[in-house]
Amino acid sequence: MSDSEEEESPDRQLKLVVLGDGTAGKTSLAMRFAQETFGKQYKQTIGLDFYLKRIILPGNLNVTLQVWDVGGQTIGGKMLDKYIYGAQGILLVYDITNCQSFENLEDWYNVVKKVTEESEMQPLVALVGNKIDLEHMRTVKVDKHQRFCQENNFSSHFVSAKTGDSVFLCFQRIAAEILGIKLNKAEMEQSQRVVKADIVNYSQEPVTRSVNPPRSSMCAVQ
Ligand SMILES: Nc1nc2c(ncn2[C@@H]2O[C@H](COP(=O)(O)OP(=O)(O)OP(=O)(O)O)[C@@H](O)[C@H]2O)c(=O)[nH]1
Repeated sequence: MSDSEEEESPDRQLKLVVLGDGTAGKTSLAMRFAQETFGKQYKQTIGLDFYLKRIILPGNLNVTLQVWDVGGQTIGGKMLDKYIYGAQGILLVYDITNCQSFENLEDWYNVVKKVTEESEMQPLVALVGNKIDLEHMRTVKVDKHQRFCQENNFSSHFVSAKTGDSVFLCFQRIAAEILGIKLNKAEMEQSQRVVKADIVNYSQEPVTRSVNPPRSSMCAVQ
């Protein structure tokens, strides 16, 4: 076999478009995935931003993901159809603590359907509930999320762009699904970022009442 025959096959490229309301966390999700960073400060995306990240799927398949981070304000705008056009994957992102951001995905999805109804290749659509680090503030029930997925044949994901929880796994699963590659349990577990838990130990001894007693012991999950 000649050297040229042994060369790696060129990367597969996938266009993934991230849609959803402003502040749902689309930019944070894309940045966490592509750059492993997170900024607490909100900076509205005007129009569109791009991120590129190369991942390796089972079978040594190199895949470059082009992540199109679309500003939440583009809904109803002229450019949105063009951004969506040609996408192999659509991420519909909402904030699990914000019902409206979930309800409004219906509108985002209608635009996707309108743009893709004529095309031969239908994109894979993933429903992504973001901000699971704020589980205690959840207002969108998991049932509702699952029902929306089942009704529309979406792939289902819960992530936290803040902690990174399940972010890589989300993109990896989407890419694998688009390319028809099955990930086994071990591969999925490996890409699920370990979430560190800091156990804060309060004294086990009987607490004598103080002026400001601690209200509860705490297990903080970062
Ligand atoms: N607690 C928490 N906050 C998050 C998370 N993801 C994003 N945020 C915060 O939510 C706010 C909005 O995040 P962005 O990523 O800018 O939201 P966006 O969807 O890109 O917003 P637009 O640019 O307006 O479309 C920022 O203050 C982020 O720090 C998350 O997983 N957990």
